[in-house]
Amino acid sequence: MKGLLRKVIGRLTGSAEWRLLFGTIWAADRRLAGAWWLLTLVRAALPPALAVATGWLIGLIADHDSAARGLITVGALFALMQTLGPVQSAIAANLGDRTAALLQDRLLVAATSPAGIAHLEDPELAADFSLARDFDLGIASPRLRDSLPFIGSGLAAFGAGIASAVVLCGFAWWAGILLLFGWLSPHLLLRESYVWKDWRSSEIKDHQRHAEYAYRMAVDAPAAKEIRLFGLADWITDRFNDRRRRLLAITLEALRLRQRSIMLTLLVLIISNGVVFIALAWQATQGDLELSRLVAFAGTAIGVSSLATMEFDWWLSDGARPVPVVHDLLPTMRRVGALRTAATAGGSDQAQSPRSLPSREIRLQNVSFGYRGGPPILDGLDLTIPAGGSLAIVGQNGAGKTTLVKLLARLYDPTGGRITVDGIDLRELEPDVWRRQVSAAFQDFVRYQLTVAENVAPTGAPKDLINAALSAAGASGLADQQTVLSKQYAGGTDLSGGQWQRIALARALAKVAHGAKLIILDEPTAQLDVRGEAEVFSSVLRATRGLTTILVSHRFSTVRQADRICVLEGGRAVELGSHDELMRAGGRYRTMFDLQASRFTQTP
Ligand SMILES: Nc1ncnc2c1ncn2[C@@H]1O[C@H](COP(=O)(O)OP(=O)(O)OP(=O)(O)O)[C@@H](O)[C@H]1O
Repeated sequence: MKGLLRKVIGRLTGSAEWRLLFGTIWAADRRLAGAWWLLTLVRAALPPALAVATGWLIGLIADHDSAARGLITVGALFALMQTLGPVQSAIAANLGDRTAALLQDRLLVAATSPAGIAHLEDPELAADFSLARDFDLGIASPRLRDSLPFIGSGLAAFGAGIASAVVLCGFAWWAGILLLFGWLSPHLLLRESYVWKDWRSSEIKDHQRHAEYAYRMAVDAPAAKEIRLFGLADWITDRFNDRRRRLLAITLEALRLRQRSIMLTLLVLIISNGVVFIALAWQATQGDLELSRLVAFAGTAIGVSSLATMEFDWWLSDGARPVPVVHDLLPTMRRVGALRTAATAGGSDQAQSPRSLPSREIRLQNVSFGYRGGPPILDGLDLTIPAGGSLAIVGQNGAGKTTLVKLLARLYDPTGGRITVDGIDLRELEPDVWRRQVSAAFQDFVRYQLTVAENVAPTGAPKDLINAALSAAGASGLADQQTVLSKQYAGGTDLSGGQWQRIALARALAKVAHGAKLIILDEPTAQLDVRGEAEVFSSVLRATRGLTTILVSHRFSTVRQADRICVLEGGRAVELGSHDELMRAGGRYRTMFDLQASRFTQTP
């Protein structure tokens, strides 16, 4: 019995509804949550109080007493009932906004706090994440600013039903209890038609995610060109509608009113109410119940019916949905995105020292890596990168070059082998300590809708430093430092692909000026014109002289400028040497180089 009770309490306190009402809204704003609950309780007490006061007023009139006191009391209670509702709704909407902001804030923490990025590339978590993001948009369920006012009114009505049943016990204890259970029965018997249990199933998440993706493609600017050119407007609208229709169909089927449940509910209500009202009428006709008490008890007997506000179940269960999704995402994302840090790896003090790294070398020893237990992308890779020089990594599409970059930036840890920097295992370095030493221009760099200056140094830097970085990247004349790089802002401008790439390079160089010692350039000149490519890469090499530079590129005119070149194939370094050495060796590098060079020398 104790075990069962503990289980019931555990399920209740672990439910989304409980966590919303007794946890999240309090964490969002204690004062507003307190006021909201207080008003809920007062509103719950008003209907039975009005029934009793009405009985009292009628008693006064029947006894030919002055009805003034009774009228004032009834009027005051009625006025309170009319005014407290809107007041509570206003508070609830405000509280709903704050609660949504708190959940969004937690979502941001869940996304940004893990040191790695595996949690953002995990398909399972992506589905939950898109479900969680949707809530505040009101796509998957009502926004909290809409649902909390209804939840407040529903709770007040529910409380009023219980209070009325308690007052009715003054007539007969069994009458209060009978009507209490009678009017609670719809919550049990019709629950399946109001509360959707399977909203977190993988099928729902899948439809939801596809609908959201189609919606974003249709309304966001990046896909606009292709949608028009390839005539995808109908295709994308159909995809969105199809997924939404299927979601709707599943919801309607899940929440269909069942005939048997309705009949059963009606039967319970007719019997319980019939018995109580017949008993009231019987006692009144026998003269055992004076008029004032008859009116009060009849009023409260009717009042118990407010227990059956079924919309309340719907609003509460739907409104509370974001709470467990967001809260469950926090620990899961933290776990999936975590990297072993010095504390767990038992790292030395030396590992945390802010001295410049690397000063001797970066060494990859038998490094293996696969995404989420999938096939190995890197497989027993051995590579030594001497500090202070440049290394280019070449290889076919999908060879694992960007994956190697991710491991070097410690966005993932190897699944086998180790990477050391000056003899220290990268896993023993705090990710932040290592990342302060690393700068990068990624293949899929970010185009911040911010000013030029903020694009180069998002957290701020002296104007001269920004100018120097822009100049080294050949981006000086693109726009004024304070111009916003987006057409969606007044006075803003947009850039071409190559111009954006120069801005991303400038960002990487600005971090170098801030003290980074390793610079990783993943396809840094892929979008530059031929003259720009030669100029920019020479200029970047000048700006990073003495630092360790790792370059990933398919352009051999850029690659050949590196001190050493590594050919990646089958997850390993199959060739390593300078351009001249590799050309002499006549292996993979030479084949690739010659193939690219021949395209420029061949006459048609
Ligand atoms: N986040 C990820 N999750 C699962 N697999 C991934 C992920 N990122 C890359 N891969 C897979 O890893 C392999 C190597 O990808 P990677 O981007 O490292 O290749 P690459 O050599 O940089 O290719 P490219 O020259 O086309 O840029 C590919 O087969 C790719 O599908």
